[in-house]
Amino acid sequence: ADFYSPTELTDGFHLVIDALKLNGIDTIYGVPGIPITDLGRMAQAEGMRVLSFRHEQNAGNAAAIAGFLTKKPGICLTVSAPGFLNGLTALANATTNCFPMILISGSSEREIVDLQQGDYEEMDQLAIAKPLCKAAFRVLHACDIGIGVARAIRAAVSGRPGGVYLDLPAKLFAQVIDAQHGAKSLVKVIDAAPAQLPAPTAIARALDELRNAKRPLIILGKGAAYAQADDVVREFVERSGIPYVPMSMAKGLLPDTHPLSAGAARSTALKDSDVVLLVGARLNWLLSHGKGKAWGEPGSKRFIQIDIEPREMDSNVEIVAPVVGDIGSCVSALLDGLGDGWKGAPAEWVETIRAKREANIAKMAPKLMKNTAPMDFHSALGALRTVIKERPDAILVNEGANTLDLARGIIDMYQPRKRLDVGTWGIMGIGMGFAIAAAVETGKPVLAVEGDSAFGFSGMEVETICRYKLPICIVIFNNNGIYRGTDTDPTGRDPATTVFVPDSRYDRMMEAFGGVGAQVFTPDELKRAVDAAMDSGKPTLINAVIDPAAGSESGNIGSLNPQSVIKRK
Ligand SMILES: Nc1ncnc2c1ncn2[C@@H]1O[C@H](COP(=O)(O)OP(=O)(O)O)[C@@H](O)[C@H]1O
Ligand SMILES: Cc1ncc(Cc2csc(CCOP(=O)(O)OP(=O)(O)O)c2C)c(N)n1
Ligand SMILES: [Mg+2]
Repeated sequence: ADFYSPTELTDGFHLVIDALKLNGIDTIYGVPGIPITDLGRMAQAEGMRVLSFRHEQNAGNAAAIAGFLTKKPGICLTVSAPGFLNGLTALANATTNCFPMILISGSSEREIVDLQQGDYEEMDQLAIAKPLCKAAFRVLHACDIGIGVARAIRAAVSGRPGGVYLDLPAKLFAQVIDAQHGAKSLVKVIDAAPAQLPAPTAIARALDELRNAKRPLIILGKGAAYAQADDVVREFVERSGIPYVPMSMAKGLLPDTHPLSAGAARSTALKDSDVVLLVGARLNWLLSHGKGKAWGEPGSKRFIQIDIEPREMDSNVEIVAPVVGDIGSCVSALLDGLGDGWKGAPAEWVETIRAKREANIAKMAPKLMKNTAPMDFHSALGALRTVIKERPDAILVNEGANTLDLARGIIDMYQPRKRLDVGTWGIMGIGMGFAIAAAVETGKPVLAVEGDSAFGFSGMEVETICRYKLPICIVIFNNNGIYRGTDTDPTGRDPATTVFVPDSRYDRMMEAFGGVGAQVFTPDELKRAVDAAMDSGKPTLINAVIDPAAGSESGNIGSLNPQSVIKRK
């Protein structure tokens, strides 16, 4: 009620802004256009940060990772139909990765859409969004904006986080209502993501499994990173003494150099463990669905699973001890239940993991030291590994195939939620959107390590990065192609389908918009250029020349490719 004086009027534009601000949302990522250009202008004039992108997919990816980093839904604002569709990829990806975001799109008038009379940018957006996201709502009356925004926030962050679509038809914005009435219609969401406590019986069952284990293993997933229960997760790993494998975006929950880290001994850990505690990690393709040779003898594993989504249990293999609830509450209950009786994980098993980890690290070490040109993935990543070790609070964004797969194992992370990558779908194109939101939401310097193909999906946002003067250093691993730069067209007519222009200079793209460009040929030159960028905080793009023959098809997941057995004469 203290928003407006008694005589005033308000309208849809103002109610959307007030509803977002009332709920602590202060940033919007979007692309202007009919019917939401003025909404963006007015939000900016009222003190919200409104960042305009060059393509809605990148604005949507920014909103998604903002949600992952802050636990508040990131907001992506788009025009109707084509703009909405461009945002959908990011909304679907957010939902797949359990990142909370709200895609707000202007839309055409219901009466015209429903009679299919050909409105400007006509599309039944709500119907199209529904199957691709966690929840979808449309608001037709200004006095419902408060409830609509509240429902979208709660749907995005409660339970398993995800993407929500909020459809705002053009006529809604200019609808005028009494200001007092409007003020009363706003809803400040109370406890949007309520703690969900596990049942004591579930905790007891899980502890029994752990007590009987001879070779226990913990797997930390990005749900554990998202939960921001960092202290209790770390304490549980250390008090239990159980080795752990961090999934890609859970790296840094404990430093990758931690004595209990089994990241560098992942194959042994998965194959030889007998009881596996999943913490905010799904047994999907990234964990070979919990079965097959990666997991050793069939039926040899007993899985305990902590997840806020009850239906995740038994999704791939039997879960002998399901623990349903939020990670903070569940891990705290397990920690309390360990009690003084807990003797730690069997020393022989911990030693096996340690020895395997050290051996694998030692085997890798020489590959990281090569300081000659042309660079390959290992030698270039060796330089960046040192950069992150020296700058642990920098945020690392990473995408590509070899550029992604090798960076995941070579660049150690030291703090939670510092590694942001392609996630569950392995989607290309998250790079610049993630880098922009990471810089905006945290104020920390960002290092985006990009395959040259991956960069191409969102590369136009280098102008956005320069416009907002963001502390983002992009390193492009330029191996002239997708996976490699050496394929050829057997007919000799065109370049192969997986190569790019040879000797390309992506660094010049950044210079085009006033940023710093550099080309480097050795790991030393790469490290110096990155250090200069991180020290200056200036938008920088480094074109790191990588041997075009260095990569392997599809990085680590080439086996997922179907192979033709037919060889035409
Ligand atoms: N706060 C939370 N508490 C418990 N589980 C959560 C929480 N947030 C997300 N999750 C769960 O974490 C899981 C994340 O799994 P996934 O995305 O497969 O991680 P990763 O790819 O790192 O293995 C999802 O099943 C999701 O339901
Ligand atoms: C939206 C989308 N479209 C295509 C693809 C398929 C793909 C997976 S990885 C990749 C790029 C690999 O080349 P890059 O140069 O980035 O990396 P490198 O191996 O170091 O040379 C593509 C096109 C995916 N995953 N998502
Ligand atoms: Mg490449």
